[in-house]
Amino acid sequence: MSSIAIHPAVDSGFRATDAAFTGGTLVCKCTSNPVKVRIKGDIAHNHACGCTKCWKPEGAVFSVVAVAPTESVEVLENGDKLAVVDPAALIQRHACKQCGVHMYGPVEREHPFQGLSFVHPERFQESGWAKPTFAAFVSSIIESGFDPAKMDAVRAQLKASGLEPYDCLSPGLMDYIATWTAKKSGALAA
Ligand SMILES: N[C@@H](CCC(=O)N[C@@H](CSCO)C(=O)NCC(=O)O)C(=O)O
Ligand SMILES: [Zn+2]
Ligand SMILES: [Zn+2]
Repeated sequence: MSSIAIHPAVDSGFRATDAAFTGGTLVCKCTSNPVKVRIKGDIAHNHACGCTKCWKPEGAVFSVVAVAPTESVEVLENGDKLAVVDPAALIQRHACKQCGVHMYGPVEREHPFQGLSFVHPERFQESGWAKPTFAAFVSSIIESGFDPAKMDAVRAQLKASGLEPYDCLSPGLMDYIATWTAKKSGALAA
């Protein structure tokens, strides 16, 4: 039983991941003139994120967010409704000014994630996208006002949903970032 509203896609159980999923169209919440963004190819590293910056649907404590190569992202319709939420942030989250949904967030500056865009797969009009596999920035939900006394319950519920909770990204992604940094500094051979 779910007592905490983690995220609708998590709490309702995941739709089966379709190995043949080859991308689709993200659509914002606007009932007229919605922003449409095409993603060519499947997403990767899908995860629940508790940080304050990722877009969450109404009532959800976590976002569900994944990456796709920026070169696979194409704004199809109503791109004039998009604005960057925080131009100083690493992730340039392009949100619909009318409904608030973040449609895509490219990483453009020099960084291990450069060339990737963060997207919210629940906005795909198609099903079959790769399901979330871990929960990131779990402690950060407190920054949005979540009761710190309920953190044990949140972590237990995430685990029960098959999402290992981490307070940054997953070990695999943190190792990837650290390897990139070590190669850049020369601590590891490039
Ligand atoms: N405690 C902060 C954490 C914000 C944060 O670092 N978020 C991560 C994960 S976003 C998707 O996984 C990040 O990489 N952010 C970069 C950016 O937002 O540009 C908080 O909760 O705000
Ligand atoms: Zn919208
Ligand atoms: Zn986040």
